Amino acid sequence: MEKLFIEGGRKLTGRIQISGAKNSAVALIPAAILAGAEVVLENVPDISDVHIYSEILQDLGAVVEQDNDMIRIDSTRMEARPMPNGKIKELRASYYLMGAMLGRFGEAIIGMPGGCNLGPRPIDQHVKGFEALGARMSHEHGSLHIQAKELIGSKVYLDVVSVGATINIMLAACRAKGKTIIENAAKEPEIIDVATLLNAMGASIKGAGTDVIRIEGVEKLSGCRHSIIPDRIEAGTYMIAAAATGGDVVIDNIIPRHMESLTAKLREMNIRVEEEDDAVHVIGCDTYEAIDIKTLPYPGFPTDLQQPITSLLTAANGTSIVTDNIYHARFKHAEHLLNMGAKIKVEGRSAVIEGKTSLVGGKVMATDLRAGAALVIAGLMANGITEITGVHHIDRGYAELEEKLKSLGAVMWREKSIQRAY
Ligand SMILES: CC(=O)N[C@H]1[C@@H](OP(=O)(O)OP(=O)(O)OC[C@H]2O[C@@H](n3ccc(=O)[nH]c3=O)[C@H](O)[C@@H]2O)O[C@H](CO)[C@@H](O)[C@@H]1O
Ligand SMILES: C=C(OP(=O)(O)O)C(=O)O
Repeated sequence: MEKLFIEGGRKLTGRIQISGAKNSAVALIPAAILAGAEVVLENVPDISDVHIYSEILQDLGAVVEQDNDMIRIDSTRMEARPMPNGKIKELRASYYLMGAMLGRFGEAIIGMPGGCNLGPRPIDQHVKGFEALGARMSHEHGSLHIQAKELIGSKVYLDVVSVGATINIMLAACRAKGKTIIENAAKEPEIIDVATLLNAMGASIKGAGTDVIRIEGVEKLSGCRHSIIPDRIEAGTYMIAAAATGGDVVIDNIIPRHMESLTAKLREMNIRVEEEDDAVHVIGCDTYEAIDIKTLPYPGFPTDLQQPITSLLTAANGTSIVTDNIYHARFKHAEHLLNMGAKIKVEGRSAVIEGKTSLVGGKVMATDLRAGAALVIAGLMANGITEITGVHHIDRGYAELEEKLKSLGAVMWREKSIQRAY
């Protein structure tokens, strides 16, 4: 078990580079197998979700080679083997193998996906999409068996705006016969990234990034090279951390337009955010206004930044309300922030945060990925030393976290603790 220690109270200053997007990478890696040839992905983040996904593809017979931030996936010899629980359960995004295997082999036998425990994470809209394309679903020994004699393009209306379902249907539909139209599709930048890769592989996808996506199925896809978009959630986390410490940080290698909802909220709090071509410059101060936040599908405020910004709001003057409309129970970080001196009340799908409180270091646990990010930010703000367990959650989504924060002046370190067996 590893622990992260942070000695708080340092202003972050300097410049950091953002890595490729986790939530793109974990969709692009399975998308690559549709080629049945070599696909090279660049700007791949060094995170555990990527490592586990690479192992899953290797277990299925693909050759996966990683070289710094580049990954080569040759799926020529891959087979339609069952994918039992185990590694599949370690990731939420393993569910993209449903669409990808269905598109490549017409069949997927797969355990149930895992990922952060944010409350229920249903996949009914994915299933609805596969069935509309002609697939049949059955449950066998704890696995889902999805099978299609032939995938036929169809119209799919999503009852809820879902990133996962939009991508999964896109993956299967690009090998279906005829045209598929996804209505009420999600519009996240990661969806455009997946469509860009698939189109480079020879697919015909139009409208990604809007709420109607049109996919003309093709007989064959082939290899290509693709660079992953920057991680807007990692970037947002560092923007918040910079402000939370009253720091002055340039966050490089990003697409500032992807950050607009966060930038607007930080400015509303009285934080200076200057946009450059592919960077943002965040200049904090010591007086912040309280604000209200409601998470929404893109371009709304991302659910993934709701937890990190809660830590910052403990330093604002007045009471802020954060409402999560995507994952109503995504508030496990709150009780750990309480242990550090925050005043937060969780009411239904909202957290009411009373500022302006001074945080103090304590022993806390990252219960999920972005809860971990919230605690890291709190640790950077706090007086004294914060000890964070559950670090493996943080490692799912933040490449070189300590290196990046230490380069900005943070004092932090990681320790391995030996588990005794009695
Ligand atoms: C729209 C949205 O903000 N999506 C976020 C969501 O994506 P993720 O892909 O996890 O979730 P979806 O976008 O698929 O789901 C959005 C909402 O729809 C519901 N749903 C989803 C699929 C389904 O079949 N049935 C169903 O009811 C979910 O429970 C959730 O309330 O979490 C990711 C990780 O935190 C974020 O990066 C995504 O930006
Ligand atoms: C919750 C997240 O990841 P996952 O959906 O992969 O669990 C996240 O990226 O914030």
